[in-house]
Amino acid sequence: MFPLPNGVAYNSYLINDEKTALLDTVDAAISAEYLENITHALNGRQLDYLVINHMEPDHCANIEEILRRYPSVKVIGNPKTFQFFRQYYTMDMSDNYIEVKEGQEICLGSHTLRFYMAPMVHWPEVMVTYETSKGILFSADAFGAFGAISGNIFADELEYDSYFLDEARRYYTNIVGRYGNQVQALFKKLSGLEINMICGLHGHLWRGDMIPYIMDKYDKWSKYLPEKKGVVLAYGSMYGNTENAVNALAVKLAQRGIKDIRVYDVSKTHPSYIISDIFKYSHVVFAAPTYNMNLYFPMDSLIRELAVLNISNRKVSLIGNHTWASAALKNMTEMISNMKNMEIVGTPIDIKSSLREDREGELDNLADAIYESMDD
Ligand SMILES: Cc1cc2nc3c(=O)[nH]c(=O)nc-3n(C[C@H](O)[C@H](O)[C@H](O)COP(=O)(O)O)c2cc1C
Repeated sequence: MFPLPNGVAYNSYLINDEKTALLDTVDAAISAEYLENITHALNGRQLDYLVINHMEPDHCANIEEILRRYPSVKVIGNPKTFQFFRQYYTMDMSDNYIEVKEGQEICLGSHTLRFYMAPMVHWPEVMVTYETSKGILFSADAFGAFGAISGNIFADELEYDSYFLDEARRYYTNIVGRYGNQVQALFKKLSGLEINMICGLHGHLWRGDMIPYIMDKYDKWSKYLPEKKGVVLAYGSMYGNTENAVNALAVKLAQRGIKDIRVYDVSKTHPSYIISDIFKYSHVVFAAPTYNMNLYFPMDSLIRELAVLNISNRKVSLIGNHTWASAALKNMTEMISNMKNMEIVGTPIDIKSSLREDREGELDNLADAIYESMDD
């Protein structure tokens, strides 16, 4: 689904108390190592509980094998968890189920697990588990990130901001992005809890100062508010004329003193990266040609996906291109106007094949309008 140049981590947690509890499992790609790790960590003990916070296959591929190895294990989930289990897998584990409700607790000895439902963060069956003695939140896919873990497991042990944050944002915006309201609802539900550590199912673990750090990012992302001022210019181009106009505009923006300008060719860069940067920055320019009386399809697809992810509150400028009958600009304008609180900045430009010198003033005007709107 997504390019993973830095890999991805699948996290699963074992609590070794009077009772033993495993929280979620991992993807089929790493079953062998995972099962070896479980055997090692249990050191001959039985597994008493398996908590399924999230029934997505990348966390559930080993449930059946865990049941074969530990047939008396009690599997904790909610009615939807077990419904999805039956949809994906064939083993009958009805004798192992413990169905939990909101706020229900299970005591392991010195640790107690409390369950909170987190529907649509980002699947319907999702719940999170709060360990009450230490204040640890097992947050399912919330607070996850792309990027494998290289030794350090805590986000405070590395340069998170400069290296990992982009991949955390790309993960959130593309996977959870649509469900900002549900993320906010979960935050509200958990607001009274003392949370000392957050353990998600992908990427680094959060503790100390890194908890307010990532909560602040999540708050912005889930409210669809930009983190920074800056302009993403996303273009499609077959012969390079739209590309030329976008490059000229990028230089004009830089000449006006705008910082953080990001130019993307929608046919070359995977949309997940462009989407992530559009969530990050305040402004976006979409530029694309007309293609068989439609919007050039890679751009059409990008804007549709952004709409599905509920992107809102951005300042948008538009450039179309056509040779005999224009459709791209009209389609982009319609799509953007159907999104929430998207302000069109400057006068859209519809290039006729290539931007002639006598129309350069329009590009200057657009650059001025974008520059002026940066202060709003
Ligand atoms: C397959 C194809 C379909 C096209 N369809 C249209 C069209 O329906 N209407 C139009 O005005 N131009 C159409 N064009 C022309 C492009 O929109 C035009 O060449 C534009 O200037 C390309 O911009 P670019 O140089 O950035 O690729 C089409 C071009 C191609 C290759």
